[in-house]
Order: sequence, then C-alpha cells, then structure tokens
Amino acid sequence: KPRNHWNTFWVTTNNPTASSEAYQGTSKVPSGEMPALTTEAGHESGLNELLAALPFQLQHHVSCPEDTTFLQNVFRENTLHLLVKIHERLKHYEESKPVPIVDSAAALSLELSTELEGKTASREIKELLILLTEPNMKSILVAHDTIAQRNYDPKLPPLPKDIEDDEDSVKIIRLVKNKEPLGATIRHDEHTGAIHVARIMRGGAADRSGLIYVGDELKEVNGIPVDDKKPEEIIHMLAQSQGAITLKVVPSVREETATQEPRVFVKALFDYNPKDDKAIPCKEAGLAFKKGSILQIMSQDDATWWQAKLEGDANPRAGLIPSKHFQERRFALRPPVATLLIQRTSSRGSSGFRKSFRLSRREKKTSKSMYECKKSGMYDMADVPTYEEVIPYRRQSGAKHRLVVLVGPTGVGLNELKRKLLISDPQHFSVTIPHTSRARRNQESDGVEYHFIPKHLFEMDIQNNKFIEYGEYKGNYYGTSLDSVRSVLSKNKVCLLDVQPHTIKHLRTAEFKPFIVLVKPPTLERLRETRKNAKIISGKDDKGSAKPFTEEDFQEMVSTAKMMEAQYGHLFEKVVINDDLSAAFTELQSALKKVETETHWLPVSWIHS
Ligand SMILES: Nc1ncnc2c1ncn2[C@@H]1O[C@H](COP(=O)(O)OP(=O)(O)OP(=O)(O)O)[C@@H](O)[C@H]1O
Repeated sequence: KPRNHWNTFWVTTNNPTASSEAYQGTSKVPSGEMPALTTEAGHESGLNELLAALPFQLQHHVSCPEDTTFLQNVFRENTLHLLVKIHERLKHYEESKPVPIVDSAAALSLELSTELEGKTASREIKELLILLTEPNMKSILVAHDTIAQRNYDPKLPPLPKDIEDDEDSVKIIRLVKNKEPLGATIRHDEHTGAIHVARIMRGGAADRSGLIYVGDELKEVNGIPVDDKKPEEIIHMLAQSQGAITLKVVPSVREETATQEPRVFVKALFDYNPKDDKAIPCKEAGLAFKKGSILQIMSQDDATWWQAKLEGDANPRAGLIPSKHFQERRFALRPPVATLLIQRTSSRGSSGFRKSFRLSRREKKTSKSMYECKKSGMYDMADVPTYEEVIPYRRQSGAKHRLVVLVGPTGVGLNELKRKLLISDPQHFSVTIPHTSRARRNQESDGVEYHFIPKHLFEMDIQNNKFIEYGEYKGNYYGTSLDSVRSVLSKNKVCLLDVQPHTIKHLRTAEFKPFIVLVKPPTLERLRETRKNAKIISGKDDKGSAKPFTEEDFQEMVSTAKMMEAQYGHLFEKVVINDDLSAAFTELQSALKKVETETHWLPVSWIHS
C-alpha cells in the first residue's frame, strides 16, 4: 500500500491537472500538518505547497491510521524536500540554457592544483586545494566534462523510412559514437567500386557491437550514399558525425558465418552420455554422442568442458562435452577393462587374433609384426581415444585410392570377402604380393606368387622396418612389405590388405589414408547355421589342414571380435557383420564405393601433413 501511494505521488506531480487539484486542497491543510521544511518564496513554493497538501488530499484513499502516518512521514522527509529544491533550481537553469565554458574542467582543476602546490600557502589556497582534491569534487568535474563533451548516449534517431522493399538483405546499424574510434577499416574495391569493411580490430567498438563484419559492403553513412566517395571522404564523414551514426550495409553472409561459427570438427572416438557423467557441471547442458560421431567444436574457452554441436544438427545451441585433456586424464585413471579381457584370453593359450598375414593357405606360418605390441593391452597417453580433428575429404579423380584394411577374428571370412571383391572387378581391386626367403618352386614365378629374396636380405629388410607383418615357417621367412602396398596403390588400384589389429596404427598415415573395416561374426546361433559346410584352416596345428569349425572356434571368433571392438573400435570406419556372405559382400562393396566417390571425414593430419 505505501508503495502505491508513493507512485501516485510522482504521477500526480507530473500531471498538471492533478497538481491543480492539489492546489485547491491547500487551504484545508491544518497548520500542524505542514512539512518540516518551510518553503521559500517564488518559484519553489509551488511544489513545496503541493508536498504539504498531498497527505491531506490522499487521506480519503487511506484506510488505516498507520498508512496516514507513513504518508505524513514520507512527505515531511528532509531529503525529499531537498530533492524538490534541486529540481526547482535545475528547472530555473534550464530556462537560461547554460553552455559549458570549458569541457575539460577536471584537467583544469588538476593543473591548478599542481600550480598552487608550489605557492606559499595562504589559508584560501589551502582551502581551495582541499576542495579540489575532494573525491566528490573530482567526480562532479568528471561528470561535468562528460556532459560538456556530449560523451553520453544520445537519443537514437528514428529508423530511415526510405528502405526499399527489395532491400531485405540490407542492414541498418546505428552506433552511438563517443570519442572512441570505430575500430574498423574500409577498402575500395577497384573492380566493383564498392566500399567494403576491410578489417575489424578485435575488442574495438565495431567488434564489440557484434554488428559489423569484415566484407560488409558500406552503402550509406547517416543517409548519405557513399558509392561515389573515396575511403578518405567516408572516414572524414564518420569522424565528423556527432552522437549516433547510422550505417546502411549489405552484410557479407559468408564472412559473418565464418566469424561466428568456428569450423573445427572432430571425430569422437568414444561413446558419451552426459546422464552417466558425474563430473559434468550441468547434465541438461551436456551433449550425448557415439563413437564415430562428427562434432563441431564451438568453444574451447574452458579447459575442462568444451561446447560442441553434432555435425549437421539444425539446432544452433551447443552442448557441453568433456575436453580432450580432461577425457584423457580420466581415461588414464579408469580400471583397464580392455587389458583384462585380453590377458584372460591370452591365458587360454590362443589369443584368437589372426595367426597369419594370409599368404598361401597351404603354408601356414607363425607370424610376427614389425610393430608387435610389447604391452599390447595398454594404452599410452597418445593412444587414449578421445577426439581426432577431421576435415571433409573427397578423392579427386586420378588420385591414389585409400588403402582398404580388413580386420577380424580368425575364420570370420576375410579371405572370402577379399576373393569376392577381386572377382567382382579385377582391374580395380588388387592384393599385395608377399615376400619369402624360401626357394622358388618350378611352377612359380618371381613377383607372381611371391617376391623371392635371400634370407640375409629378408633379415636386412626386417631390420629396416620394411615389413608390415612377417613370419617364419619351417625355417623360411614370409612377409608383407610396405613397398608391396605402395606398388598396388601406384597402379591406381584399390589395395585390399588384412592385418592384425595392433599394426593398424602404423598404417594410419597420410600416405595410406587407410579405410579400416572390422568384419564381425554374427551370433553363435547364426554361425552354427551358416558355417555348416565351411572349413577353417587350423592355426593350432602345424599342418595347416582345413577342418570343419568347432563350437570352440565359433566362441573364440565371437569373443575375439568383442575384444577387437573394445580395444580398437575407434579406428574402424565400417563394421560389417558376416552373416549371409553375399549380403556382407554387397555391404562392403557399397561402403568402398562411397569412400571412393563421396565426401567423407578424414583426420586433418592426413590432409595437411
Ligand atoms: N558368411 C559366410 N557364410 C558361410 N561360410 C562362410 C562365410 N564367410 C566365410 N565362410 C567360410 O568360412 C571359412 C573361413 O573363411 P575365410 O578363410 O575367408 O576366413 P578368414 O577370416 O580368412 O580366416 P583365417 O584368418 O583363419 O584364414 C571358409 O570356408 C569360408 O568359405
């Protein structure tokens, strides 16, 4: 209630009709109810009398005695009367339209103080010095200067009315100008004659306004067309204008988007759900994503929580995701799940990983990789799958093909799929020719079945890291060399290669740009059904004989595939389940076609290396 009355008071004083009503009531004010501050004669008396009369005038709107007392106290308040007095004085000055004599009173005061300080101190000088150094006095002089320099927000002019309908791409920008420069440079385009914003100084007035961008075309300044003007003339116009400047610009959409939307994309190498993340500061603000999702990084300002959007998502609002550094740190602290799994399998005596690098089916070997992982289950920090920066890539016609790497557990069907691809288009697909140190047989030719090289040269090549994988069988070496891959790629063919998964990371280079496919088995039930007539080449005996799949083979295939996914999942661009063979082949074939012809995402380091 009291607040309402207070409001009523201000409304009444601003309303001439109401004031005259108040005046009429003055005669009824009892002498004991007069305000504490007596009014002076002249122009101030009107308002003071009004203040004195108001409690009485409002009396019939007030229902209880406390409200009456409150009102009386408000109107008797000394500060209120002083405010009224100031108001009256200001009104008086306004009539005489004062103009500032100087607009740098603060500087003048400082100058005076410095000069006076050296003088023999008279009482007056001392008093003046004290006065000039008082904070209140200093502030009032600064305020005076601000007003004298008109360095405040003036009223913005109305929007120009003469905007043509078809000019919907034109932007009208009104900036309030103070002494600060705009912080933008302009340039005259010699071909089109247009005036463009050439540069925006970071943190300057134009930058802070968020309204002007590099590339914007300047059409008008304060309603004056600038098409026929030189940049110097425009700068002069801008410098001359006081208060608000109205600019008409044709925005440069491309530049604007570039400034607003950072174009950094990463591929997520892990699954993330903010609902399961205890560390996220706000679960609702989190962004869920899957391994392989492409994320547009919108902000890396915070070291722990980045802001990102899912690529292609129409929703412009970004969500929180853990930063690379933060994710690496907490991954390192996690119990090593993948390591345990692999160790468990290894203790069964058969790792389940591919035992060969697929040479002749008749000559099964114990294989090694040049990159044999010493601590294969462990991640070093650089291996922690977090994010990988990617950019769109499309293979130019005539450019080398990406190396196709197939990975999968023993017996899953890699050879079968490779064979089908080779038959489908022998001109397009090819495989590497392995090296061996064994003697050439009569029906064999060098460089067809194998590259035959002497043992000591083979060993030298091993030392020189020339092999992706190699093995020994009955005292002879067999291996797949990096050069054999290069040879296929240089013939402009697609090279199909299958390797043990831990060698992948050494093939992930700008040169090979590998497209890595995991071939997975279907369920145990489907394996039993589909592999009834199939034969696996046993890796466990040295005879390399083909024999029907056992239940143990199926189980090992399934569990190995799971481990491969858990440990190397982030490296696979495609996962094919080899249930029905021809369906799996068609799926793989179309994936390879897409990689050859469509735009897809590749690590930045493979493109700009
Ligand atoms: N989808 C399928 N349905 C039925 N049989 C299949 C399927 N895929 C592969 N096979 C058969 O399974 C057996 C093993 O296949 P393949 O030799 O291609 O496997 P692999 O992955 O190359 O195994 P390894 O690494 O042990 O040589 C072959 O007899 C093959 O014909």
